[in-house]
Amino acid sequence: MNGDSWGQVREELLKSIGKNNFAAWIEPLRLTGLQDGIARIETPTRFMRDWVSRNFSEQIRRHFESAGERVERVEFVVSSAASARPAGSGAPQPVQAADNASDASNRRAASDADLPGAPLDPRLTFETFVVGKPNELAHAAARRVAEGGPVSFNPLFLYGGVGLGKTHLMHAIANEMSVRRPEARVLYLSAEQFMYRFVQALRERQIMDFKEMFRSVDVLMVDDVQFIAGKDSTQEEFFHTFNALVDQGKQIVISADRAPGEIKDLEERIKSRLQWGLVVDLHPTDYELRLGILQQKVESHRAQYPDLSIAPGVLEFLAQRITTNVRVLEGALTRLFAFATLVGREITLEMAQDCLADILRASDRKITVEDIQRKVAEHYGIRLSDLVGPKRSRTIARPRQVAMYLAKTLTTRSLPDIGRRFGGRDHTTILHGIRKVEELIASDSQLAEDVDLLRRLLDR
Ligand SMILES: Nc1ncnc2c1ncn2[C@@H]1O[C@H](COP(=O)(O)OP(=O)(O)OP(=O)(O)O)[C@@H](O)[C@H]1O
Repeated sequence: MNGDSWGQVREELLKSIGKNNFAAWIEPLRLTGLQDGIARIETPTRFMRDWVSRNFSEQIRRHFESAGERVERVEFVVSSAASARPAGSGAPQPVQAADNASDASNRRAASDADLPGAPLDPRLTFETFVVGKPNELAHAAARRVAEGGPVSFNPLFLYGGVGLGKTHLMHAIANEMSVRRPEARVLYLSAEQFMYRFVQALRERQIMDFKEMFRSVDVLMVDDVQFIAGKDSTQEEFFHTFNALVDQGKQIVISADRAPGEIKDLEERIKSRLQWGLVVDLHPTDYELRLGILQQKVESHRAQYPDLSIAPGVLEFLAQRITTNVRVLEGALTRLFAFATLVGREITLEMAQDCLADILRASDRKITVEDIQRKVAEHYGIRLSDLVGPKRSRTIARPRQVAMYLAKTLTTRSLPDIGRRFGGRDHTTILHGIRKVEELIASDSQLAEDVDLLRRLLDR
């Protein structure tokens, strides 16, 4: 089996379908065999198998061929580790790939034609950026820079973990500027592209043109600057470009995955230059921000999926459970939209759990049923022994149902398993309790608030 060709196939797919679709569909796949003209690929769920084989099979085959492998057929099998439950019901209908691929190259926004920057994605604007506590400072600083005026933070240095919105904010600045100051020469590119241009200029003996071009911009934005660490001549050139622009009072915006001082193999003088201006970080998202992002994404996809209907509690569930990064969250939603078009009816919590089983497993947060019971009992002022005991009075039965609901939505325990932890109740009793709470969340705002509060308390 040739791992390299699979690596190449993945790279090509990443380029052609964009980071988000890649994370949603390709990242979870595993190549398990490449023999006799057949590529065998494992998918984590049945739903994924159906979707990927319908939408990506031919592309995968072609990329294998380009990578020098003879592949006549791509076979998809569900990983044996995956749950045996069928994903949703009803015969899958042929569907179009949900195209919210960030194939930015097709969406080139107005940017100076003679500048060798990366294309801007017009969807990445301030309007589509959801602001919450973890990113409010970065957002405010980015806005200030985009509004222009006296260059007050130079450079603006944005840093944070994977998929927390650095690239989004940079595109937003560039998009906003192209509206406010259409005459300004804004150059956005990744540090990798900077290096590539530089090496090319050296090779073609056009280094003067290179310098001139980079020094002629009004705003320079370099994404993922950590990439130039350890690349000596590129660092050197970057340093000179940086100084020349700052001297001319031109704005610079830089992003990286960590703070300047923490980038290994970056020259000291560059580290210190990068800290001249304003250094702000994007913190990991919190529950509110994740929920806000999900709600915004659902709204913005209404036109594309007019019949989309998502049961109350599903988005809250995703916001609670998928805490890794926004890209994974978006990937989950992309898959859910695709799923909705397949099943053609409201997406319930159970369907979401099936369809996203692999993502949920990967970001499993270790809240236990016992933690939930304790918090719920405390919140309602009842005894833990009563919560799991046989009493049926309303003041106890309702909190018990809330605890059942939270146990189902915050852990990966099965219904029989939850039943055992609630004093040996039958799984149908648990299911009934969950359904009841789902109903009440939609009709009883006090109870909805209680559930929300409990979620947050347990999220800590
Ligand atoms: N606050 C937010 N509001 C709306 N969308 C967001 C927000 N934060 C991130 N996203 C979305 O999440 C995805 C990942 O964000 P982005 O590409 O900006 O991450 P990044 O920090 O640059 O990560 P990386 O270092 O992996 O490139 C994008 O599709 C982006 O639009």
